[in-house]
Amino acid sequence: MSGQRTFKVDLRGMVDLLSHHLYSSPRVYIRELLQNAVDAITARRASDPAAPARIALTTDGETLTVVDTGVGLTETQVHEFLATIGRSSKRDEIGFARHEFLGQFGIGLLSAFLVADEVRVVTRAEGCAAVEWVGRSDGTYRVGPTDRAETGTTVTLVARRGAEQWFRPVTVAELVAHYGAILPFEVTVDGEPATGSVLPWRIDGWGDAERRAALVGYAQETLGITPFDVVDLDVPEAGLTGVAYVLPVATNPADRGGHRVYLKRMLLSETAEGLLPDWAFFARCVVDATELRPTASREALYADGLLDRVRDAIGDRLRGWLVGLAHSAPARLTKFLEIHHLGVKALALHDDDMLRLVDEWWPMETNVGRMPLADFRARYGVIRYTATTDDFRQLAGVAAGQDIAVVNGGYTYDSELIERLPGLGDGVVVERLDPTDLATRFDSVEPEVELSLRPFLAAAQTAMDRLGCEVVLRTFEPSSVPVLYLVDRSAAFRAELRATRDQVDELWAGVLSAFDKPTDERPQLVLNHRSPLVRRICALTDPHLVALAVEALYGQALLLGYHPIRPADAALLNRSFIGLLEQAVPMGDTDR
Ligand SMILES: Nc1ncnc2c1ncn2[C@@H]1O[C@H](COP(=O)(O)OP(=O)(O)OP(=O)(O)O)[C@@H](O)[C@H]1O
Repeated sequence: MSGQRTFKVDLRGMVDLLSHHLYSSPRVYIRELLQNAVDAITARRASDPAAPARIALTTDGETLTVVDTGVGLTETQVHEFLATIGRSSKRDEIGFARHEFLGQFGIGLLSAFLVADEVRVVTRAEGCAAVEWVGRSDGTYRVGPTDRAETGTTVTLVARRGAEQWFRPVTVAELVAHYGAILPFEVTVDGEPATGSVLPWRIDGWGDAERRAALVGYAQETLGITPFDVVDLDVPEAGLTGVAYVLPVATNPADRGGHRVYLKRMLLSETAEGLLPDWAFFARCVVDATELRPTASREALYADGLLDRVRDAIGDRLRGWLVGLAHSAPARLTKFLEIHHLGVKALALHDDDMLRLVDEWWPMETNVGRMPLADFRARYGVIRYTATTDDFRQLAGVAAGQDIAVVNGGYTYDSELIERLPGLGDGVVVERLDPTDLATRFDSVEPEVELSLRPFLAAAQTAMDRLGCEVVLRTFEPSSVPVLYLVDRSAAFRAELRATRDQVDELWAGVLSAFDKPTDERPQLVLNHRSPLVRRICALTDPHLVALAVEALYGQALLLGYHPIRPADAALLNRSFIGLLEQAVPMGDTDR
């Protein structure tokens, strides 16, 4: 048995599909009804520009009627469009959505079945008889003659049990205002006007200050923010106009706040994605577009080539805004970076443009003052940097004394960004500095001086042995720094390892020991023989005094280098401090 057959559609199945999988909430039924009324008026006005353009919704909490002054439908059209799922009068002969209409899929009316079991449509096309169509959610419908004086359509729904909340007058008024506040036709809910709002960037004849105040006011109302700046948007290809608001507070670049998007003046979404490139996380847009397409649920933008081009165009606009700030208001750009630097830096890890922005504009901490890396390079050539803030603190003063400029790469993302700079291909050279690298820039003391100080050094080493630290004597600038405590990374790692091993059980202790290769890379206490204080200390002969002085220097070096103070260090600091006090304060009569 062969032959042409027609698909049957199980309407219940379709309604279930729509309600649970396409639309996020039954509330969209209002949007779909409103949209059909708007389209019908648009169609009528195309041939009769003077035709009335009114949409009136009324509700008593159980029944909702939507009356429009649109084109209406003939009986043949009722069968073709209302009673055929997926058939729409809003496509051209080839099946493309006609761009003057909001609808295009021929499924919107089905959303009425999310809240009602029966949809009644009374409609009359110009010069034709009125027709009544009653469709039911079980998939049946009937058509018959009826009365209607004017051209237009009336849609009536009675709330299904359990769906009454969507028919409450306040809810209906809210939903109509939400979706339709800026529609170009008069819409009323129970006699009250629901439209009439304007998009502030569309108003002509305002002075700059007045316009900006209106745009800022609009951001406060709709997004709840007072923007850092407002950037006008205009993408003719997509019939898109609007504004991008630069956020006044830091945001997480991964957190897509989304944009407020209108399509042909009907609200699509307050959280639409895809309108901006990832790097432009610092802006939220409000736009209206005539050519961008919605997805079938009409809750998101359809990802097509046009959306890609819009994204590029808005990206270019925001890039231009950033570049413009750099040239005309660098202080504003710095302020912008103060707010959004973490996000900008996070993106700069992957985006060369953002990296250049950071390079040129973000003032980094250095031991010669805060400055952008580009300036630093221009002055000092190589970018020497430390990987951590602790390293930087240890090094900053001493490096400056030796005319080495160092950048603190310890803040979030900074050292990764510095390491990425040579990849930009501008001949940038970077070099990571370790505190121990400095030791190679220290000079040894004269051999005869070293020889004469052997007893002192031996006494000093004895005092430091129990702290696992090696004492060395060098000369370096600046002479105002008497002592440095230098830990290289592997030594620091092993110290941590040992501390952990002492706290865990035997099995883990064994595992950890495998990493602890014995080498003599103990931290160093470097005494600066160029410091007058150290020279005087070197002249001490009493081993007790030597120990006290060296311990005090050790404590000071720990504090200056922001090293962690272990309990043993704290005890030693205490002891040396009291010991030195005792030396400093002469014994009084009471002690005798
Ligand atoms: N108020 C109305 N006045 C005149 N015609 C209407 C009205 N409501 C619906 N129609 C007709 O019924 C058809 C189907 O409507 P439906 O809302 O299901 O789909 P659509 O609006 O064409 O597309 P979409 O699924 O994108 O909303 C429309 O194409 C239109 O021809």
